[in-house]
Amino acid sequence: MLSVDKLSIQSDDICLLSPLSFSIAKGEVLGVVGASGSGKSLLAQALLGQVPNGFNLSGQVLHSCGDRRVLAAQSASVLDPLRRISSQLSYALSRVPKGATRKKRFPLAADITRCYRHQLSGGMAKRALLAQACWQASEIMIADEPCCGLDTQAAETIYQHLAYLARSENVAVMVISHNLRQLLTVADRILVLRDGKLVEITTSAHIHSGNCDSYTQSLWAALPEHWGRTNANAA
Ligand SMILES: Nc1ncnc2c1ncn2[C@@H]1O[C@H](COP(=O)(O)OP(=O)(O)OP(=O)(O)O)[C@@H](O)[C@H]1O
Repeated sequence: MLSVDKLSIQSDDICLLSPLSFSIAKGEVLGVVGASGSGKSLLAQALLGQVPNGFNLSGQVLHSCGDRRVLAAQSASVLDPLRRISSQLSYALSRVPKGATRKKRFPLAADITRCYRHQLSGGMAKRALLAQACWQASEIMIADEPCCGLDTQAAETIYQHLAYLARSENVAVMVISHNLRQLLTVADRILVLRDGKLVEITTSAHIHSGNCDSYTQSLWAALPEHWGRTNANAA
């Protein structure tokens, strides 16, 4: 569905993303993990053809779905401050053939839809952005930190939505997150970035068995639920 060949991004003489190649199949969820500033959002922008002006992009992003690539944005700043969420989402929905079914499948609470952007909490904005993207996604969906700032239950629902899009609707899904544990609940494979470089593309089984790059292991060990164990081991 989507194939990336030796994609790299430079700004002036700084290499922000070193050449990397991978693909995402229909029905697959690819997780992307890496520390802050490792290039995850730039990668998403490149896949959507939205790299900021002034950046040099080389390599190829191949896909066959025109503008049917959808981004669940990281920031609520993409929402129109002058229109209620319901009005913005109705417009998004009107452009989707299976709109009514999608809306039922990925419902959004009325306490969110009746708000303007400035009235939303961070978590409410995230849910609005994700719902909009789920309603629209037909072939490729990219979710940039969809669960950042959400409580565990809301995050779980969002990951269930993403899994449904892939498994039942055959959408190719890429999910970016800092949280490796959450990614492992849904991703078929995990792409690990470090300082703009591809570390590896691995799987949940390899990470759980420790059969992965030492950097990936360090991301796993850094999860809050492992903090106690690390300290206990050190003691
Ligand atoms: N518009 C921009 N202009 C200049 N540099 C940028 C721009 N956007 C990103 N960068 C740089 O590119 C690098 C990667 O940024 P990117 O936003 O992709 O990181 P990230 O992994 O998504 O981080 P985070 O997890 O904090 O969102 C960083 O060094 C960042 O400073």
